[in-house]
Amino acid sequence: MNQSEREEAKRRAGESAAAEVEDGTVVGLGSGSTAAHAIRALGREVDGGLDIEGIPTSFQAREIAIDAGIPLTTLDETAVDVAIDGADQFDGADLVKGGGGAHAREKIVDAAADRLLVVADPTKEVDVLDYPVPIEVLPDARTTVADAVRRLGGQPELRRADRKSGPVVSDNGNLILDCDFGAMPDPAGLAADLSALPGVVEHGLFVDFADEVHVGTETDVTVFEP
Ligand SMILES: O=C[C@H](O)[C@H](O)[C@H](O)COP(=O)(O)O
Repeated sequence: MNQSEREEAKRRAGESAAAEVEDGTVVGLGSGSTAAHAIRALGREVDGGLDIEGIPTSFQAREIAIDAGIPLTTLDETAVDVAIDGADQFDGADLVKGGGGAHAREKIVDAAADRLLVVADPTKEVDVLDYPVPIEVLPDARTTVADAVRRLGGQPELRRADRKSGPVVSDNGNLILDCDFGAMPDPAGLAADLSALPGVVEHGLFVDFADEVHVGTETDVTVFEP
């Protein structure tokens, strides 16, 4: 799948999930390039009269939603009916997220939603998850968490910025360790171990999160419930 075919697949996946959003609902707005297609599609529906409110999961999602004309709200004001979000990898209902560093807020919103619709291109689907797990850490905990990740069999790497000297700083002011565990046959066990580490704000393993997965191709979309 080349780059333009992949982009087309993402667009189809995003638009397919957006088409499921019903009038009068509150929608969690995911982050990343695939979720962005869903947000823009929802914006077009709002232009056409769809009455929804969105809860963005990142600075990026908020910017796109404002540009698309979607009215915004917060978790302090209302519950979430459905969230639409991308993934870096999925094996069915389990996801690895956080390639864009947005997984902490994504997990809060996605977990709060009645239903999570995952949108992805086919390159993200695997039998066993093996994508490096992003872990957002409080800055003071980056060394102790990295040591603990090594003890758990992972290789941590501090995420560095492209156009700034030093590390990527998350939307929440924290650092991100990309942790390569190789194949992860027991994502639930690893997720519990990572969540227990002092200083971990959130990790990118979303175990049993997806209610529905929309996988786009260059020509079509497959929708399944894991
Ligand atoms: O932090 C980023 C999010 O978890 C994204 O949803 C994930 O990285 C997938 O992004 P994309 O659709 O751009 O591949």
